[in-house]
Amino acid sequence: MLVLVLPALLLFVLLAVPYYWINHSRAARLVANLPGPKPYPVIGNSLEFGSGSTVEILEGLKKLQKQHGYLYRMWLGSNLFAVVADAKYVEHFLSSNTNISKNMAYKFLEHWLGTGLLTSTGSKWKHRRRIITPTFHFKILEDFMDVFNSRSNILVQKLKKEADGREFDIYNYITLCALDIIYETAMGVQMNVQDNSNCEYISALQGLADIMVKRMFTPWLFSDFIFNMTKYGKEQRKYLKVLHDTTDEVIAKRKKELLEKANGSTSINTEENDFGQKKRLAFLDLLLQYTRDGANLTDKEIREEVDTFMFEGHDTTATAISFCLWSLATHPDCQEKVYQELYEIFGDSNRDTTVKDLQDMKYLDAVIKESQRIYPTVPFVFRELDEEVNIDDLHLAKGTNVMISPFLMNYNAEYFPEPEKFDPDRFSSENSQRRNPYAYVPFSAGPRNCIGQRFALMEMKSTISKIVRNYKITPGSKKIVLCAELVLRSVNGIHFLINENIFLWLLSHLYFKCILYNILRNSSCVFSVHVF
Ligand code: HEM
Repeated sequence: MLVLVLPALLLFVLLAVPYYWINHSRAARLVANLPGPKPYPVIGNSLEFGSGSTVEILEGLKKLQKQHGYLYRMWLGSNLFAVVADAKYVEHFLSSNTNISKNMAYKFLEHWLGTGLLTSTGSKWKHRRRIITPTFHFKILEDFMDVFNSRSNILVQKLKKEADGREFDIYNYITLCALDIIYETAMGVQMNVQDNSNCEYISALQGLADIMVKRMFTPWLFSDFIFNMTKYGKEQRKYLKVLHDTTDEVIAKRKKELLEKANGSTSINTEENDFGQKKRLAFLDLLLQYTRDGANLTDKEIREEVDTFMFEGHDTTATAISFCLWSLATHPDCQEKVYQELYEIFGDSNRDTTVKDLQDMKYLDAVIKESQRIYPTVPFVFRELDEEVNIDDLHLAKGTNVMISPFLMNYNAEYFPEPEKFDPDRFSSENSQRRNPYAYVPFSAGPRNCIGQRFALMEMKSTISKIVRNYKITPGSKKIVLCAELVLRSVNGIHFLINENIFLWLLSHLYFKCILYNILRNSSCVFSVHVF
């Protein structure tokens, strides 16, 4: 008898406790007036997301937004989420200096990143942010232009073998280029993965990213105890060792060099390369420098930040560049305008890009912004409330999860009329000025915004402009199917056909020469060229 009663009792408790929590907790009572789907015991609203695949998660969120609007509540198991995609409320959360803690989803990153800038909270985060902010100063980023140039030149060379009219997935090429860039700028060491993608560090990085995504979307792997016993736990430990050992090694080496050079008195700013030029400082060098000047960071804390740059600084930019290229390929008129803008800047020259050139790429800037709207690299940002929130009719208890979703916000017709249409002119300075600044936040906003935003935009413009100067890109036959992993992705990859831009180049050349000739002759230009 006991054999039957005990499991039945256990089952009852398992069902009743979450059910009671969902219906009677303070958090539940406070959100009772918010629209949202009806939750079930234990699973909450998980069924809205089908089998929970990364594609279904995006589709489920979109469907719920259509049914319940831009502010709604949902339960994932017994975890309450307020989904906030209305600029009026988004502003409140992102500008807050008190509700700055990330939610449980970020816990899985801590095995690799520790509690660095992305994952920490409270006074620890404030201290780190204060130390790290100067490393992203515009003057320091300018020094990285030669890395952006040299690495994107290699990318253009690598793409040559695909310029034969056959379809290919560009994502891996762009990822390797982004990795080369972030490795050199973060650690001050060249990895050259574009030439050697089989290196141990890259395999570990990609292996770990796959495991973290798997864990985030598999509830039975949430518990460290269970996870550590699975094959994923074992693999993760192996990958972490490679990643941590590599960063530790570089830190130790740079620290030693710094000590030898500085000899207790000189700053590493005076270090010179083999040609007697002042050597560019990587983020790591700057952190070591600040530590020497009293910032008080241990080697482990420096590792946390360097690893955070590695994590935040490659998948994000690679995704953003790939989707922007896709936007250009599917909108040849925009591609032609970008090309003409670049021709006006570079003319016939094959020279490298300067910071001033980047500033002149105004139309490309608008294209990148519009492509970030349609394909937001980071589709959600999460908070776990440190204190209760009461704004108008919105009441949320401490501990509630808040999901702020650029993925939903960017399709709000109130701020973006005809939201499905790709239209870079939405981001002309005149049109942007009229918009609520919290309606479009691809890099988040407020105190916890993306510290690498300027770096990312410089890298994106440098790389995209190099590709468009060299190739005409057209979309492949495989359609994009969006899914939400650590960043937005396409499950099918991003397929293109590319052709070297020789004809385009020649025709533009002719076109501008013609304009010049006619201006000189004081007559109007007699023909124009449309090559797309
Ligand atoms: C297109 C490229 C990028 C996009 C769209 C992007 C977007 C974001 C977003 C939305 C956040 C807030 C995340 C959250 O609150 O959960 C963030 C934070 C952060 N990003 Fe980026 N990011 C990009 C590139 C970069 C790069 C290149 C770096 C470093 C080199 C970087 C470093 C960081 C760091 C350290 C944080 C945490 C800041 C803090 O909490 O104080 N990001 N990024």
